[in-house]
Amino acid sequence: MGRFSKMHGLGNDFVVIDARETALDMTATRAMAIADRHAGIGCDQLILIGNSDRADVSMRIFNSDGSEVEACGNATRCVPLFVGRDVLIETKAGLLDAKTVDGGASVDMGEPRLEWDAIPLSYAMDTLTMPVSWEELPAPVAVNVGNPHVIFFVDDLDGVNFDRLGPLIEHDPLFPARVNVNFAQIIGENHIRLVVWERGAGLTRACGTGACATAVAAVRRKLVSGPTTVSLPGGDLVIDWAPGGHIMMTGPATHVFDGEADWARF
Ligand SMILES: N[C@H](CCC[C@H](N)C(=O)O)C(=O)O
Repeated sequence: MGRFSKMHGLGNDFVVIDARETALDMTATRAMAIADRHAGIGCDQLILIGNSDRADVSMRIFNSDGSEVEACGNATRCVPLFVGRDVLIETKAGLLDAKTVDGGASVDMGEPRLEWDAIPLSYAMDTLTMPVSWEELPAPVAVNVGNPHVIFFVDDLDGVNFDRLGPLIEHDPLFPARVNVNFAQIIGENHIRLVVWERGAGLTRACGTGACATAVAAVRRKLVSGPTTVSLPGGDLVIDWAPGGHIMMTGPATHVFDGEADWARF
């Protein structure tokens, strides 16, 4: 039997497993089975906390479709709560510094990458105003914050068909590693409303890296300046980034319950 914690960041939910003591052979198939909300435990992402010789802990991230990915902002905020202290975390996207704040955490998410081949895109283009469109959506922005994001700024989020456009764009060959699809509306000074169709997980209640990428895109487009509140369906994050600097993400982290499971059954 193995222990796990059920946690979430603004409703983006996780099964978190402490793999520092028990070596667990995680495969895409096993991750999908654990994440399954009907035949498994159920989560948007499966998180493995392991040992690291470069940081306090390592973190591996698996989407509910089984794909292993580089970054997950909401899960990163849960790590200090899970470990019980501020931590330096080694991820596929680099070393992330996560510090506990009241009710959650503040994380240095590093510098965004803005060049077409760092997103990545299949061919060279301007990433600030991409010369591409999907149906009625306006020209987007592309940003990599450890994982790939495309951001559409629209006048009315309520008029967007996320379930149709999300997967269409996620799987477009322009994005060789697929992409997280962000639909954003400026709703006030330094205030963005955001809905995210996540790569490998679909619509989620919140996406931390999506909020980071969208705030970076909004600063680059001069739509906001300074610390920005990003309101997702599950709640608010505050993202602070200026060109040439690191992205600081601050927001809630929640521990729901602990459980036990026989991992051999998955
Ligand atoms: N779906 C993302 C990983 C989870 C990101 C999201 N849950 C967050 O809080 O950043 C990807 O495939 O890159």
